Amino acid sequence: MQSEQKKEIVSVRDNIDAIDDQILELLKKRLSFAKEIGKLKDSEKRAKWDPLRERQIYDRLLRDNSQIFPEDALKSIFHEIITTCRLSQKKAVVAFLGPEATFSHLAGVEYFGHSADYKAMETIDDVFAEVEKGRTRYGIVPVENSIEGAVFSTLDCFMKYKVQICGEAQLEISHNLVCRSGNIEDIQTVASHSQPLAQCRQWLRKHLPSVPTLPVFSTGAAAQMAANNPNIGAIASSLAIKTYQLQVVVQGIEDYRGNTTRFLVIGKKSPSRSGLDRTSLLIGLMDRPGALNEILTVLSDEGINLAKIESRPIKGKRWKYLFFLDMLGHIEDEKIQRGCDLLKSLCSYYEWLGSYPQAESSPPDSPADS
Ligand SMILES: O=C(O)C(=O)C[C@]1(C(=O)O)C=C[C@@H](O)C=C1
Repeated sequence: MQSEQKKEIVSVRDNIDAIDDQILELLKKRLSFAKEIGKLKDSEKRAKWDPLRERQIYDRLLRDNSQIFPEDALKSIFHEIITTCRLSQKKAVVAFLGPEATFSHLAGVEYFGHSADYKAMETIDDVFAEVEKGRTRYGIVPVENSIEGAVFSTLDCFMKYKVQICGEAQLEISHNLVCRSGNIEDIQTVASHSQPLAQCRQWLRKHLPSVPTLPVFSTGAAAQMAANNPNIGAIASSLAIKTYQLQVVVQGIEDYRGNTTRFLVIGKKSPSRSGLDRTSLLIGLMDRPGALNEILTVLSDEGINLAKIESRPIKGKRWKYLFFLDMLGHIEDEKIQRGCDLLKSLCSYYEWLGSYPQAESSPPDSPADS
């Protein structure tokens, strides 16, 4: 009986092998077609990245799948295939806040897949400078967290460097307390980036009330410190555990579940319209009563959905601010174009930071112990 079953498994595995061979042959064919399109686009001087076409591919596949193959898996398989095909047309290097295994690195790999090259930078400023100078094609930077709000150093860099936003990615963040031994008793200091320290504030107060915290440049840097010093604990990503050979002390120490960070992909040129896009502006208000109201009225009159507004002080100009505005739609959409033209005439400063495909949204945050 057992050997009958064994035979059956062998024959079903033969079927799987035959399918895998077909998938591989088809992947090779797909790659060569993508390269052919790349050459055609070169001759027409067209951008390689076509977000609208990519979205149409996902929509069609998800529709035809009729929920038989798990949807998230299907999306990530095709994401890896499409990014690999796209990168075969033009290679991309992506700068991120390093060292290796930071959440920015993780977000970069999720966005660009495994075929891109990644370059670790020391600070967010360095990521912007690298892209502005054209030394790397893209950069990925955290811009806001669903619990802690804006990442000010990123917003301030938009005021300093000439780059465009090319995309956004959302990463659900789960924090791990890690150290060399895996024993909480060995931890005399907890190091991490200031944002994760803030996102785990209540947990740290409850479980390690007398242990000081040490803010450092990145979660990767904290993990590196923990790897070098047995008395340092780090709050870091699951990728950092593997990269720096650390032990998990406690998993999931964030104060809120669903804790999500939004990242922006920066480059030199925003992509064309995907049909589901976001447009970001940086504006300064005229010094007159009702200036902000005028802006909001334009958006409301044009039926533009304002997704986010955030102000930042202008360095060296006391009590003067610039505003970051995110709207739903692409600058190629008539409504957005018209709205932007009107805003330009009403603002003391106006800069289009880019239009780019919207990331999929995730479920809302909830307290960790609910
Ligand atoms: O259809 C194209 O324009 C392609 O270049 C091919 C392809 C793909 O792999 O499907 C790759 C890159 C583009 O962003 C869109 C789609």
